[in-house]
Amino acid sequence: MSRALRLGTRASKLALAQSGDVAEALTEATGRAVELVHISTEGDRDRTTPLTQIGGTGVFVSALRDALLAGQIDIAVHSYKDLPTAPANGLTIAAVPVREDSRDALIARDGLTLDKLPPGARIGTGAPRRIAQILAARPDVQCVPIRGNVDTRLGKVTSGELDAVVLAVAGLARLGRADEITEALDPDVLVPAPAQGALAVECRSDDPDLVELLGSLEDAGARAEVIAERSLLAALEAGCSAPVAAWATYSATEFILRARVASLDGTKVLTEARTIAPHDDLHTDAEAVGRQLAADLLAAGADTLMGRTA
Ligand SMILES: NCc1[nH]cc(CCC(=O)O)c1CC(=O)O
Repeated sequence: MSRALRLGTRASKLALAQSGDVAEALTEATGRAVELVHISTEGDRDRTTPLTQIGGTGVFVSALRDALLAGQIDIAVHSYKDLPTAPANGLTIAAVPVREDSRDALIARDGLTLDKLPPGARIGTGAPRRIAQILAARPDVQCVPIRGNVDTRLGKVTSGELDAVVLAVAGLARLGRADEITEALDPDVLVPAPAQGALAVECRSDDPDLVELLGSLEDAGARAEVIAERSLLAALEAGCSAPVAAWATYSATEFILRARVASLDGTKVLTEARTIAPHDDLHTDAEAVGRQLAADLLAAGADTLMGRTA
């Protein structure tokens, strides 16, 4: 009998839910026992400072990666959209499991939708990508910065402090709270964040047996979508500081990548798309189409849309 694999996780409800899902799927696929090990991160300890001021989403990631490299844990499960685009030395993303819904969700009072919210409505979100696109669709509403876990955020709608909040459908679904969504936002209106809804299952690169074992959770289509979206993000990070949205869809006949760059106030919006025919070298093609679409956006003036993360 081999020992249990140690899967490191943040202690937040969402992290526990997705780590638990992966642990269960892994045991089902391989017969190996998996134990969850709680790791605390800077983003969990400091719950009041806006994320954009404490190093962005990377704060949730580095503690798990340090624990992997130190050999304290064998596996880490990340929300893929929280990973920096630069690869981590010594670590491998051994699997991208089947992707959850990648859309953003509106959770509004009285069952309201984005179109039906009254002028001046207060919508909780601090993400520049969401702010820019909400203001592009509804220049007459107000976006209010918000932090805290999903319960805290939803609670601000229930209490009447806010008219609505925006959260990823995926997170709510993983928490079993998708029934509180009043509108799953059309991805043409609110183009999702690169890799939203996808998980990254990571381990040390010098553990080839584990890399192979984790490969049993891989979904090739989800991997291709994430490669394309993040290749675009990486190419744009060099050229522009505006909010970036990207959404790829893989099917047997068509691979489409759409992307949007907008000014934070939503007055300037650039949207581009490319379609390719999927074939054997899908992951290489996905990489390339991401870079090409980034070049399209830059040629259309993406670098002049300056974002500010106030
Ligand atoms: N920004 C934080 C974050 N990172 C991952 C998710 C859940 C959605 C996902 O797994 O992509 C969330 C919450 C949200 O955006 O609503």
